[in-house]
Amino acid sequence: MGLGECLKSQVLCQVLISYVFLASGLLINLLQLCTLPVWWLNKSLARRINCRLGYCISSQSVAILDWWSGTECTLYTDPKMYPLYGNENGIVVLNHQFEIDFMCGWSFCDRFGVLGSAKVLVKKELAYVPVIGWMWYFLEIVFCKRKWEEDRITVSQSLQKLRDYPENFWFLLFCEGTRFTAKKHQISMEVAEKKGLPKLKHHLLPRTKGFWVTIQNLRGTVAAVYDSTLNFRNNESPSLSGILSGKKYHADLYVRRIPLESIPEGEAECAAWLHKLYQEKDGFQEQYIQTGRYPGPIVSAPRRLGPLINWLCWSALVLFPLGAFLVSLLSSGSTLTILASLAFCYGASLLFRWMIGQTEISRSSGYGNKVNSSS
Ligand SMILES: CC/C=C\C/C=C\C/C=C\C/C=C\C/C=C\C/C=C\CCC(=O)SCCNC(=O)CCNC(=O)[C@H](O)C(C)(C)COP(=O)(O)OP(=O)(O)OC[C@H]1O[C@@H](n2cnc3c(N)ncnc32)[C@H](O)[C@@H]1OP(=O)(O)O
Ligand SMILES: CCCCCCCCCCCCCCCCCC(=O)OC[C@@H](O)COP(=O)(O)O
Repeated sequence: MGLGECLKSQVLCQVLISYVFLASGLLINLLQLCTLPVWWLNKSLARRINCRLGYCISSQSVAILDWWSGTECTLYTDPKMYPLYGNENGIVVLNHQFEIDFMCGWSFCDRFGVLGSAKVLVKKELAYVPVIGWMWYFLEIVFCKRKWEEDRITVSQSLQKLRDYPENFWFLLFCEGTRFTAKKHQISMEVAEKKGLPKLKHHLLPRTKGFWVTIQNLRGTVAAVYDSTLNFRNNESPSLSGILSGKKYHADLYVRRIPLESIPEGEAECAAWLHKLYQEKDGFQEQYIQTGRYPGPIVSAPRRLGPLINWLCWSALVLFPLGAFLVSLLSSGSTLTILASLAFCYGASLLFRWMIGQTEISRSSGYGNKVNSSS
């Protein structure tokens, strides 16, 4: 192990990274709250400001992935489509089986200049996660309860609001609705069998309603669906804890651009189209496992310096007061203040640990564990 790797694996480094993320994130959440009056005066300006503030948070996770852990993200796609990425609105359909897939997604958003405005259909539970969940509220992220009777109205309403969004955005949909586990796979293949659909080897059966409602509401606003398949080399199962301790992974993403006009309008036809798409995705996944490659050529989409600079600036901003506080704490010699500070640090580390837990598949929800869909 080299000096760099040894340093990155030290607990102190991870404590400092967590501190920077939490302290700067909460400060940015507060700034987002301050933009509320701007919404009434100039909605477009408020949205643009929130895109920048959101970037300040999500790009920290990109910095950790791209620059701290040095994880490489390779893009396979049609080079003729490349100039369109980031210059139009897109719906991204992604497989959902890795703990850090959201970080890789954000990294690609950054590479194409749409990180601040990135959107996702996300489970409501994540709205309560400090920093990221609270940031999402101001970015007009679409939340769902994974209960169609309730979601059909709220999801449509939230999607309608995106129709006049002032910046290009990508809207991410994990149509499988939950992360892949062997048990969820087995149950969903029983559902596939009952529906007379071909079995999938590497995906859960997609939930079609969210996709249909998204297409229906964003038609005319979004130009294309970006069918995306993510995998990691050497059969690795990457984790956020691994990234934080500086472990390098290699992600491969295959993207096909499908014009929105080619997707059928009716609900049943749209659902059938999505099932067919997942059968194709299963084929790409199988090819990747067999050959270590996807069908398309590799195009260069290098990591950018922006996230690193942003991260260093926020680190300087919040580490300096921490240093000053520690010096004054030690020189005060007050046992009570020292104990109170230690208790506060312990609480903050528990909070960060809980946040990391949200990304762990072993703590995944029970959604999809039985045929009738309840979280
Ligand atoms: C160039 C580069 C390109 C790309 C770069 C890549 C990415 C970058 C892009 C953007 C990044 C942005 C942000 C990333 C940041 C963070 C994201 C982090 C993670 C959060 C993600 C989540 O929270 S995932 C969970 C929430 N999302 C979803 O659930 C979406 C999918 N779900 C749906 O669409 C659902 O339909 C629903 C949620 C709208 C409603 O849920 P409900 O459960 O009520 O679903 P259904 O009504 O569909 O379910 C009933 C039907 O399903 C059948 N059924 C029953 N049991 C099962 C089963 N076990 N498996 C499968 N199917 C089942 C049942 O028979 C019903 O069938 P019908 O025929 O009646 O439909
Ligand atoms: C500078 C330091 C940066 C470190 C980055 C730290 C981020 C730590 C906090 C992460 C908080 C959670 C944010 C989003 C997590 C996305 C998790 C996810 O993928 O959700 C799963 C759902 O899709 C489906 O849920 P399940 O039904 O599988 O259950």
